[in-house]
Amino acid sequence: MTGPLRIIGVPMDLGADRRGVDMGPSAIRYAGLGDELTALDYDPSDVGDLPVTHPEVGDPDAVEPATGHAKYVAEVRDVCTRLADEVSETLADGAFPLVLGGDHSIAIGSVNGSARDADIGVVWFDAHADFNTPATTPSGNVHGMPVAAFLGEGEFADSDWAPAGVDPSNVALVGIRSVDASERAALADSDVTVFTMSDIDERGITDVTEDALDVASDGTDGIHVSLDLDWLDPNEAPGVGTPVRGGVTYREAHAALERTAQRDVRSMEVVEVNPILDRSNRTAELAVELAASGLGKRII
Ligand SMILES: NC(=[NH2+])NCCC[C@H](N)C(=O)O
Ligand SMILES: [Mn+2]
Ligand SMILES: [Mn+2]
Repeated sequence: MTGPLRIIGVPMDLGADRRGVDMGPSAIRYAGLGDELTALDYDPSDVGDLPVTHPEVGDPDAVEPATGHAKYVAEVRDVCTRLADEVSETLADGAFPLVLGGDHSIAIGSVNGSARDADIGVVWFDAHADFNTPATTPSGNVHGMPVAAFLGEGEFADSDWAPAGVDPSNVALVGIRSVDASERAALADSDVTVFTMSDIDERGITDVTEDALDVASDGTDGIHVSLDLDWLDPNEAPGVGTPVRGGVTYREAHAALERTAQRDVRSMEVVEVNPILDRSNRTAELAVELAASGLGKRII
């Protein structure tokens, strides 16, 4: 890769229960993202943060708390529509879009933008499947729904949230260890490929990652990489709102992203860094390191 790269911040926390993840983009920037990318021979420019409404600021009636069982879904939709435009313009300008979250609901925007003029695959590094819909969600939080949304599952079927350029058979979830009963059933009915933590235990991170990358590459024009920091073990990444024990290690995460960088990666996002829950910005620093590995950084 290398070349022009655009950093797009999305200070979104309306999709998550734990406020504070809106500060993720700042924390990742302070952790030295720009310098790291420059050292890798990218030419990064930072477009700043997309505006996101907060219930505490201005007119509370301007923010719709919930539609049915999905909290703040109207606001999430608005932000994701603007993010999709930003990502697709970045690609059209010949630059690489690197999106900083924010909670994982923003992936609906990144994927829609990346898939606007191309067929893409998606590799989803996460503890969670994020495959709920407004009807099945146990929490009402839209960050538990983005994969279902961009694949047009359930109530998302009639929405414009599912771009034609993403086929479920090109979507691979990696490192999954927290799946709701409703998600388990829906995944079994779908063509999404799931690699759980058990697969990583048995086969090792390199083989599993290669398989996931094959799934996402097969017949597509490129891969969107979505990295939820709760993919890692909470000992390594404490600054996340929905930690789950038994995640990948520091070295497994780097190994996976180093493999990823050898493929045709078209767009990337790092999400769910919550500085309020973090310890001295450690999770944001990890996000920078892993983004660098995913963008081609090597030990030697
Ligand atoms: N992106 C995330 N951290 N998602 C967590 C989702 C947790 C749970 N499955 C839910 O739907 O509420
Ligand atoms: Mn997630
Ligand atoms: Mn997660």
